Amino acid sequence: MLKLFERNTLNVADITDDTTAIDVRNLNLWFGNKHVLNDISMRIPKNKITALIGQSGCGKSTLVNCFNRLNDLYDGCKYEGEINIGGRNINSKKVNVSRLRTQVGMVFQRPNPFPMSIYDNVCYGLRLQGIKTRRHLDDAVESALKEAALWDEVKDRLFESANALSGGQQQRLVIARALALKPDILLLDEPTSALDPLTTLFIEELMAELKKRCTIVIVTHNMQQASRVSDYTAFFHQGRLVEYADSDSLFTMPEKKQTEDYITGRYG
Ligand SMILES: Nc1ncnc2c1ncn2[C@@H]1O[C@H](COP(=O)(O)OP(=O)(O)OP(=O)(O)O)[C@@H](O)[C@H]1O
Repeated sequence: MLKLFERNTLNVADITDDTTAIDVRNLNLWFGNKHVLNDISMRIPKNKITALIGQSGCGKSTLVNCFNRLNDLYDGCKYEGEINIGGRNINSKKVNVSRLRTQVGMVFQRPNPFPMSIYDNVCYGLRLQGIKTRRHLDDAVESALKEAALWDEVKDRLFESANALSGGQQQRLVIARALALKPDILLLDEPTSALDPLTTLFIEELMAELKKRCTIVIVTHNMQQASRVSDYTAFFHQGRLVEYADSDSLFTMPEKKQTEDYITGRYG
């Protein structure tokens, strides 16, 4: 059970071990000599939406990229500290990174469907896992597209190119592609910043549904969005976690002046 005791700015949470999806401990990260994440410790709760906010360049994307080891792709990136997911430290050299990336799905700012059919997009990861049975793939495609609230719009044109979909449909397709792998965690890096307001609301409603089955971490510049959709919000400044609290508290009575200045638009 989620137990919130006294508010603690840096670790909301007295979230119990059982309710923690991601446990970040003393995480430091450098790109070359640049110290980008500075001693981050936080617990991200299961089946909730946690928003990461802060000025451009404060390290939000870098932090979510740590949760599925995407930063490994950059030369000169070095990190220390632990990130525990499902009882193991994913920073360990022994971790199977491909498997981690199926468990921790990622959706980026710009929808990035592959240049292939809607159907092939959704089962791309499953085929990589060696699943070939048509029946199994059909079922997985239908169920992922339903979860992403896209099935009704595309069920009659599954074999048409994904590029013909609208931006909002493409973003839901990318979400379906991640969901087909049954991830425990879904990372959304500014998922609606390229979409119109109505489509944005649609995706936000979808997130509220999806948190019933997975943990969601969203990076957003949109304060209204963070307060609308997230259960918890973490505010970062220059690579440091400044304040972390349930979203109602953080947006209505922030404890730190820096947080207040940011959420009221005094800077950033
Ligand atoms: N691959 C990289 N190589 C070198 N520096 C990087 C790399 N990726 C990010 N950085 C630097 O790390 C810092 C944090 O960047 P990051 O993208 O995490 O910030 P952010 O808070 O997500 O910003 P934004 O809101 O603009 O997306 C920035 O100074 C950025 O220039």
